[in-house]
Amino acid sequence: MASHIILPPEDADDNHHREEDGEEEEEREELGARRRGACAAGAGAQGGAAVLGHVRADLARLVPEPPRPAQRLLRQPRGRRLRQDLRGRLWTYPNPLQDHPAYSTVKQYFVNEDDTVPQKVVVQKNSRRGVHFRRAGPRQRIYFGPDEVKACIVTCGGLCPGLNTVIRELVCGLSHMYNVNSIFGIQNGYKGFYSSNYLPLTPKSVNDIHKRGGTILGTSRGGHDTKKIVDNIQDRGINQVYIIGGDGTQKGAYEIFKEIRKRGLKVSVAGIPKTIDNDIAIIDKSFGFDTAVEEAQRAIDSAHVEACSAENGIGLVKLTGRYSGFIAMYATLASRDVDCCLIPESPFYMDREGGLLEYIERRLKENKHMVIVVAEGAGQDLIAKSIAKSDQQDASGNKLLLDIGLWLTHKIKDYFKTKKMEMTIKYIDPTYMIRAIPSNASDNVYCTLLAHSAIHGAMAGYSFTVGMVNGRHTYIPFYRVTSTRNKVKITDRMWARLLSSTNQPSFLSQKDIDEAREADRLANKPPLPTGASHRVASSFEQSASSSSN
Ligand SMILES: Nc1ncnc2c1ncn2[C@@H]1O[C@H](COP(=O)(O)OP(=O)(O)OP(=O)(O)O)[C@@H](O)[C@H]1O
Ligand SMILES: O=P(O)(O)OC[C@H]1O[C@](O)(CO)[C@@H](O)[C@@H]1O
Ligand SMILES: [Mg+2]
Repeated sequence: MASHIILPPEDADDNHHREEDGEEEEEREELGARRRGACAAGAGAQGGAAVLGHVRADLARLVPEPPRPAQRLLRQPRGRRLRQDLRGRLWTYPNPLQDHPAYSTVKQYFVNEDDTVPQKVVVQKNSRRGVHFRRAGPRQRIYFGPDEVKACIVTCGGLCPGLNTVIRELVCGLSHMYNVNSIFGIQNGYKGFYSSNYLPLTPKSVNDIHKRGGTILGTSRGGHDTKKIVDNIQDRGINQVYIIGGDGTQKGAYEIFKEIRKRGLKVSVAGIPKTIDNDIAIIDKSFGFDTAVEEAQRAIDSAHVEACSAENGIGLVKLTGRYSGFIAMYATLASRDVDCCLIPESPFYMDREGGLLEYIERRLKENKHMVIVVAEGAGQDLIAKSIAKSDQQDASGNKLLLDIGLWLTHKIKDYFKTKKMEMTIKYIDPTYMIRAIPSNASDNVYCTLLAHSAIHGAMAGYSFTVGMVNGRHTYIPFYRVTSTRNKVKITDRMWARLLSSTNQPSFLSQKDIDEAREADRLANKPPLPTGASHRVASSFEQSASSSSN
């Protein structure tokens, strides 16, 4: 069975158990075949079991139905036929990279089908093997013949440095590595699947787009209509869909994948996570984050200059991060000019003894100036208490936040007015300046590797979100990146480093600390496909850890 692994919510408990049995049977078959000298990579690339010896990696492969031995021809939606062998397995193609002059010198260029990357690298002596992800990279045998690929690329959500680099490298990689010539851009996000013309893309047309910020395809929020999107994919004969976007976009990609699987289409869906906020779960970091931190420092530098040039000057910088304060934390750590960093994960208070206002007053008396960095999602509870709550949302359903920077500015001014103490505050919001720039050198290279990994996985017939886990590129099941969010752990050493570098109070009560520890404990539990029933849940947990020890 091709989908080895994590069942989508609609799968019933019984199915799950049957699938488990099937996998074990197929595992035995597979191992037998290998012992008989069959090509391991070839066997793995035929949509057969994804049981990896003792590790069962969870990732969805294309072929949706269990192969039927008697059936020799499989009809594709557009009438094309895929040949199957007598055991019902799909034929695959040799990877053209083996004849590519640029790659022929690389020793062990192809990734072994059995290679996996552990989610956790620091483990205790007797701990279980834990979750592993399939290692990304070119397979010796691929699922699509280059001339049958019709690929499309879409960008969704907010801007992020590196979008154009990923688009460029997808087009050039598909063309130069796999000789794919049929590549299209979907314009203005998900809704472009059904409301705009598809834009033909060639290596020539994307040649220098990486030097520009934004996305040449356009982007949008909202407009995700799974049925209409998949109808269009089917009608236009698209068989590889590359989806670049943040957490919402990856949820949309998962919906598309599930609909594609329901319809039994031979289409690979590859999600490439983007967000300057670095809030996507599992992966080490998202592309554009490095560039964003670098650019954020320019704003901090300006705030510092302004603060130093005034009597009791305060420079206040608001950085993005609805739920996760990574940019604020890293820009603060990198800068060393910041006296206080406020993030959504760490609650703070204003007025009481030991609160933010008292700390600001103390710092101004000591240093005559001060720099504060605040992430946009910080202190939302405090604003909601003092002004009328707004329940407005953007087109994707994301809550529109109240401006913490502006609110703090007024609060700080009012406080010093009552204290009759002279001060100046300058508030800088560089959000769109940061998002709109092209990616820096390190992000450019990272974007290239992500794009190439995505191509190799799609060519091999997988559907996944691509991402770096513990320094290695991997294919991750969609639901794993969409079911949780990457957040700064205030119980980790990194946040302690920040507190010791700024010398700010933690503002935390014992209750806050206990809650943070409990949140960490829960975050360490493996996530489940959305909607999975409890019984499925526990059997999944068993299968996920069946690779243990
Ligand atoms: N749960 C969901 N199911 C299907 N589609 C979704 C879901 N959430 C969001 N989307 C779609 O994904 C696209 C992008 O979502 P969103 O605006 O939340 O940005 P994002 O991808 O999270 O990026 P960022 O927040 O970093 O800017 C939108 O077109 C939206 O309709
Ligand atoms: O104004 P827009 O495009 O909705 O984007 C704002 C949001 O985009 C993000 O930068 C993520 O892309 C958030 O941090 C921010 O709240
Ligand atoms: Mg988002």
